[in-house]
Amino acid sequence: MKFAALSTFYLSFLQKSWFTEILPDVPNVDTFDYIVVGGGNAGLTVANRLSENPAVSVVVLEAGPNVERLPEVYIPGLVGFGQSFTTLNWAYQTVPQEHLGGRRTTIAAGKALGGSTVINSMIFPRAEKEQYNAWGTLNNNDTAWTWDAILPYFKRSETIIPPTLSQLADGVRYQPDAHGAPSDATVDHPEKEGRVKVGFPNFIYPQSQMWHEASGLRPSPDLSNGDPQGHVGISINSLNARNNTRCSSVCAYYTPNADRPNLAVMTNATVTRILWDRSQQHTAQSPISSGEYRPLRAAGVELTSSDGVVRTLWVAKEVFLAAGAIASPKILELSGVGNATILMSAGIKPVLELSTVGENLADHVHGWANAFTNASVTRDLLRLDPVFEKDQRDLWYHNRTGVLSAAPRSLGLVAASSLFPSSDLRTILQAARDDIKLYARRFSNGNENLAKGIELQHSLMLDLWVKDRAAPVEINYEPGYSGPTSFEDRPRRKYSSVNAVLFSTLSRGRTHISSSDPLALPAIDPGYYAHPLDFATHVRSIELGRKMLRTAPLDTIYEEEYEPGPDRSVESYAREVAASDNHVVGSLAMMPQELGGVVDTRLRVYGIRNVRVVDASIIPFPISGHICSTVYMIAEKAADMIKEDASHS
Ligand SMILES: Cc1cc2nc3c(=O)[nH]c(=O)nc-3n(C[C@H](O)[C@H](O)[C@H](O)COP(=O)(O)OP(=O)(O)OC[C@H]3O[C@@H](n4cnc5c(N)ncnc54)[C@H](O)[C@@H]3O)c2cc1C
Repeated sequence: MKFAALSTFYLSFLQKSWFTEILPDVPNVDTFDYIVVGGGNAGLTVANRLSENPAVSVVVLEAGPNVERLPEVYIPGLVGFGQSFTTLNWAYQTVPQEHLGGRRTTIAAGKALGGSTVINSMIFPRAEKEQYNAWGTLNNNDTAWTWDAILPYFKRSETIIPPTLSQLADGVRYQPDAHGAPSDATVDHPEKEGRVKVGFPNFIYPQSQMWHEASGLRPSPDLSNGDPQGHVGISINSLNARNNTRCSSVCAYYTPNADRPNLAVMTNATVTRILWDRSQQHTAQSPISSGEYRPLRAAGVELTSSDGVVRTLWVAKEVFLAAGAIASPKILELSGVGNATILMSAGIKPVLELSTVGENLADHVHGWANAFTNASVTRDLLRLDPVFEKDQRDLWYHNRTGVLSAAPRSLGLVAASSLFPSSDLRTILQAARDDIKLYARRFSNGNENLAKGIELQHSLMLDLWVKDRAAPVEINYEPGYSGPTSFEDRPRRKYSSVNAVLFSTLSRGRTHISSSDPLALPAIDPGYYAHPLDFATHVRSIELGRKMLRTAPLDTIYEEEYEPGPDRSVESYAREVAASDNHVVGSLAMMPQELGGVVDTRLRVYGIRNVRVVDASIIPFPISGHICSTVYMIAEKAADMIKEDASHS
């Protein structure tokens, strides 16, 4: 019955909403200079920057619909409500996970124009600068991929709306020099240039402040400054603080420039494969090796619309894969690029042998500790109390304040030295070093080059562990229930929760097609907890979160632990509940080919002349941060490289 109130709430919004597609269908044109596959975080960014040049034509092909006008998309406090985790979610299923007791888990990813940026939690910090520097080290010390080289692209992708005096009084901190240009309210349309509006929520729960103290971490001057480890703070959000609405990649990079005549966006258009220049085709018996001269050339793409109509679009210059870290490798495999054995067993004719497509996949891992609380306001009340829900809705509409004005997270980045006693840490790290080859081989699926690549990744990460710069874990506080139990199955009470997110995963897995049906989901094996350091670290972080809930001053609102629960070992609980943090990376890694990479440092797929990958797939290993801002940075940098290369050709 209590749900009914929320449904009424949605309906009242939805009646004002508009569901019909407003985006122009592609006109009677079937050749474009650039084709962007996937209109998400990366895809709309690249499309915007390339279409700044009126002389080139750009089309974005997006499998999902345009949903910018759904309240659960634009109202910050409705993160996770409504259709976010149903129709707007690919909800990829993993294969049974050996180290999670054979459980399958779900990996969420946005299925809509804007991709994951329309359903994500809008947390927008950056990782440790040393980790970005390691991307360069991994790529023959390429100085184009270091913190200093990428910082201008982080800045270019955002317009900050600086905190107000009342936000500062509530504990918000920011360093102006870490950010892009501040939004200038005196300019008519500053958003015209295409940037993510970033800012802070209008409502900070009092218990978040208490948690900052309980965490024992230092207040962060700014969680985007490349030095978040050991700090705690209220995260900057991908949020237009002027009107307190989510700023997805649609808001940032499409809507402001939707009137460009050279930019077309097709929604409900699923790309099924890349079509190759016929003169370059090879036989199934002898797919060319990517090391050979005469690279493949993409001629266009095939797509299916939601009513089943198949259509072909041709490309004059380049195709960009921006379908996310699971769908981008899938499209390459459906197009005959990948491990020939895997392709043939799925019924796909190999065209180019590039055997690490879909390998090296990694994810952040989510876990929880939560307790019943006597705090007067928690997010749970939106579902438990219809009067509260109505009051909050009115508040949001009247002055953009209240619980609905905030996606409620504040973050703390925990150092390894705070998780383990120093002697234990030395032993654990020594064991990881001793076994470095063993695990690199195990995770490489028999590919010798990739084994070398994973070994180097692990070595770089373990160096950071030894220097105590790995930022292996994020602990973030949620003023409400966060955990593995559904609303229907848990006590109807108020909660205080700590999310424990394993950032520094050494485990690697893979995603591959198992059928030639382009609409079938791939077989995804993230290999959660396959490396013992991952498991040990995650267990310690859940224990730490659990302890924080009982630490002063948070102890004053603590009533009783709900999960893991007093009679449950954290080890077994972790295996029972650990879940994806929906930050999949690495499946088309930017690494040298002799280390098992799929794209070079200009993001070109090895052995293909005109296909680049511009999304989260290229991130070579998991970083100590939520990845959305990093994906914008990659796409901004990719657009610059594409323009530069075009000017030379
Ligand atoms: C629930 C959730 C919460 C998250 N919270 C945060 C957060 O708070 N902060 C943060 O930094 N990160 C967060 N993330 C992660 C982050 O949003 C994503 O990792 C990132 O946006 C991925 O960007 P991308 O461009 O690689 O892919 P996406 O943004 O997912 O874009 C891929 C697009 O391609 C489309 N597509 C897929 N297949 C096809 C096809 N065959 N043809 C055409 N189109 C196709 C998809 O529909 C999608 O629109 C979250 C993710 C999720 C799912």
